[in-house]
Amino acid sequence: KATTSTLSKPSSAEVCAIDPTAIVSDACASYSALDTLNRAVSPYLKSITQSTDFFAYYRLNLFDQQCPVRAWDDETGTCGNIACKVDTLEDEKDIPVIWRAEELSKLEGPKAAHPGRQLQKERGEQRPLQGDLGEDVGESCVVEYDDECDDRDYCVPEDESATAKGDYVSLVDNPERFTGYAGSAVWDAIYKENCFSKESQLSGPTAKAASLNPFQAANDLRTIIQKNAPSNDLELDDECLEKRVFYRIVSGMHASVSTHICFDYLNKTTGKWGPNLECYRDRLATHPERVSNLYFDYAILLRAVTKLRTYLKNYTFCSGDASQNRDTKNKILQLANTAATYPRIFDENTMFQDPDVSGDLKEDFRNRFRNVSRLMDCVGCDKCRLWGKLQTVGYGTALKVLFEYDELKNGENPPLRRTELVALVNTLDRVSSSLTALNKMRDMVAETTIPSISEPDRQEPSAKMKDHSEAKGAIAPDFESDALFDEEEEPNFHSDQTIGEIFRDEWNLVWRTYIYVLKSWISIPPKMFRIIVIELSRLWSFWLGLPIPERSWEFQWRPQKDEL
Ligand SMILES: Cc1cc2nc3c(=O)[nH]c(=O)nc-3n(C[C@H](O)[C@H](O)[C@H](O)COP(=O)(O)OP(=O)(O)OC[C@H]3O[C@@H](n4cnc5c(N)ncnc54)[C@H](O)[C@@H]3O)c2cc1C
Repeated sequence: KATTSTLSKPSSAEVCAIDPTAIVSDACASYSALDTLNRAVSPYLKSITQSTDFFAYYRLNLFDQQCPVRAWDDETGTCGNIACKVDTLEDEKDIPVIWRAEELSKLEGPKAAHPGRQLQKERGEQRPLQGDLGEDVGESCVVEYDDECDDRDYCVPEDESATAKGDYVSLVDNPERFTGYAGSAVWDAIYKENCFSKESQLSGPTAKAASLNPFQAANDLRTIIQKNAPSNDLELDDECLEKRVFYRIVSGMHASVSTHICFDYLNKTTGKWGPNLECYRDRLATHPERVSNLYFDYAILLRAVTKLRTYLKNYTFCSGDASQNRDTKNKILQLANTAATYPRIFDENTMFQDPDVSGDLKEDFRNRFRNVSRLMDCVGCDKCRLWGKLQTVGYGTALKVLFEYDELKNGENPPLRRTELVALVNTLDRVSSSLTALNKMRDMVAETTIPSISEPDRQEPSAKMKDHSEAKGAIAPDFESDALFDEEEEPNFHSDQTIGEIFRDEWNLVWRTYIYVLKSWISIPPKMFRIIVIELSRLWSFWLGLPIPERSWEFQWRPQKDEL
């Protein structure tokens, strides 16, 4: 059972019916329940994000924003850190141009600049972008009119000057996948934001706001956690308590990015895109807590979409295109209704409950999220920055909906901007497809578990997957591989054999049996070690509530008597 925090500890058994063996900590659903839900929800998500103009395009300021980290910014005025540049591989010259990191990280497909209010009026509601995204795009579904940020937002308010409104880009043409970009320094900076008790690294007014009273916020959260936590359940970290929730969201997002990289990876030798199981093993399979955080994010995002059901019923998606408006609305309502079939996968009502502290705490959360949004401008790869910025807004929107929205009210809730809604649904789609990809890679690894331990060719599962028994055989005490009696060599007492020949055959048999037994004894320690490792890893999965990999070794009593 993976229980680390009781921030969202269910208030009653009805709210969160917990399966003790497989519950996602801090959420109210088991891993398998979320997987089942995901199988039902993902076709709607795919259809919405791939085939409606409203959700397939996103507006953002991708190129004109500055990286705000002082240390990276001071020298050049732009992000000077190596991690903000597109990674150039050492052997980059040796690979075809199209596979190079800088090529892979570029945006693809048509772009359209945001027209100012005046221009929008002149061009009319039907064609505010004048066909820049392609003639068949419903532009009234894509253009965003209201882009102000208010106090309750977790987003970064856009620069209000007319030129800084950003571009519309196609999310379908720019899938999130391997680009060769090395972003570890940016991730590190993001995780540092998680430490609420340390001074913010950012410059400017946001940093000031974020660090106004950091210790107060830490104390506030500590109070809430301690109130809810059973005595031994939670290890309290005095320095940095807020990371309990903040960290899980960021780590889940990071895990989702890694999943897409590993699942849609470019093999530079063959030029083919496909799953990279080595990458999956190194970044995800060996870090169950990251996978758990991914499921946690899924629960948060799906709960936020479910909570918007009433709001979406009255939402206008495409003001100039009635049929697309209807179609988009139908699809999103089907999604929200399907998601709502599970009683409640995350209970936000157990968080920020104390009226004395919840204000400060929420403010701190918002500021942290705004800082993370700004750090996304340090990402030196266009596609990564696009998805990084979108997903930050997506999580920010989910938090806004979870903590600022009243499900039962409608008109009184703060309005959502188009970018927020698009970001929320696309972020949910990212995490949803991460869960699907994870399950697929897990299955592939299960088929190749044994070769993955003993052989370096983990990335080429297909041959091994064809013959499961072959994979198993590699760890089963492999009596076959030391085949004692080959067909030709089997003792064969022909009537015309001399006594000497029979004696020699018998002697050979005894000698080979002796060698065989000796070899078997020598191979026992490494075999036992591998079996213990596999069993411990299965136990670890069981303990965390993750799906338990199939046992990949077995006992075989060989050679059989009749084989002797
Ligand atoms: C916002 C953003 C978006 C990106 N998008 C893409 C993309 O679309 N395509 C692409 O190819 N590359 C992308 N990158 C780069 C990519 O995420 C990695 O940085 C890169 O592939 C190098 O990976 P790595 O294995 O060195 O470790 P990184 O993924 O860079 O991780 C750095 C360190 O963080 C820790 N860590 C890793 N995962 C987690 C986790 N889930 N939770 C907690 N800690 C963790 C580990 O200690 C690790 O060493 C993006 C980077 C950023 C910052």
